[in-house]
Amino acid sequence: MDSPHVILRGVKREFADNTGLHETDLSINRGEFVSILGPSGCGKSTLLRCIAGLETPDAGTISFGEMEVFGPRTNVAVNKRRLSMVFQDLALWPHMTVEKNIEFPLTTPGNKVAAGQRAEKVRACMDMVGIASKAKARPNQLSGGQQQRVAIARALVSNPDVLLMDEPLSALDAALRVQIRAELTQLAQELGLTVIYVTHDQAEALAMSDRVVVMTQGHIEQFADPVTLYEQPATDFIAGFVGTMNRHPQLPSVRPENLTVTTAEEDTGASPRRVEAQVLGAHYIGGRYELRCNVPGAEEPWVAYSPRRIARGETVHLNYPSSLSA
Ligand SMILES: Nc1ncnc2c1ncn2[C@@H]1O[C@H](COP(=O)(O)OP(=O)(O)OP(=O)(O)O)[C@@H](O)[C@H]1O
Repeated sequence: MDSPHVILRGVKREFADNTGLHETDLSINRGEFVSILGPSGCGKSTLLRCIAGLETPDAGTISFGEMEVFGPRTNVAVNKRRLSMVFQDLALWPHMTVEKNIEFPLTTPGNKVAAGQRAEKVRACMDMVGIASKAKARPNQLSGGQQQRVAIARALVSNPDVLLMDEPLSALDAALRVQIRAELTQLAQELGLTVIYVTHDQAEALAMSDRVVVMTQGHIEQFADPVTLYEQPATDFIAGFVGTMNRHPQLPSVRPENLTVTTAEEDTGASPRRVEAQVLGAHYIGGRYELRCNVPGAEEPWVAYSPRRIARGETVHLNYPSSLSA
């Protein structure tokens, strides 16, 4: 059964010019992987920092399960909230070896563990993220992906209930990002961690999360699982931000993957709803071509996919699926 773990009621942290986080309610379940997605400046980090205790809200309450960590008379210190954080800037200590970096949180107030028990915990975390062979290396002797693993191990060593991550993979190349993404979701699941993960990358949010919070201009626009978000976006903003949506003032909006492209010779004229378009360009994206097409009356070029390359300037028909043709 779902058990609420991180609960925000009426939390706000507003800055000048109406920026920051407006009054927000949010309830994240224990063991859930939740991404916070939105464009730059929409308040993602402010929300995360309020949960962490790095930012003091102007109003509202924040609870972790039964424990209120912020309220009118409460403000539990960061190191007493049983959470860990990983930021884009990994902030590894350059003068310490990998194992010393990972051990460090166990020497700080709030997490202090007796010296004799630390080595075992450090070893377990290094094994968990596959970095044990680099125990004696310093951060500057590691690749970006290895440094990332150290930062994750360091966040896990104190056995947190909640893991907060702010764009942790954005410095990595695309292939490594995909790999670490998969490792991270698996690890979180195995450990039963509640993860709150800030990103502006919609593909990352959809791929990793049980649910996604989509924010814009300091408030939550929709909080839903990835399939609902993609297939039933609550607003036009979400439809455009999560995936691509082709729009036209006189036609229903349609996702590129729902359109079938036909050329003049293939056209049977049978499709009940179709638009004529001129191909502006075709890019091979692996297995198919992405076409950008000029549709008369549309403000932006439409995107559609075709198994074959279609020359720039050619006229095609973009056919709606029958579900949208009525
Ligand atoms: N300490 C602060 N003082 C004043 N304004 C702030 C402060 N912190 C954040 N803001 C403003 O609040 C808004 C939200 O900032 P925030 O960092 O939460 O956005 P974000 O969605 O995480 O953006 P990005 O993706 O660019 O990191 C921005 O307009 C920012 O300028």
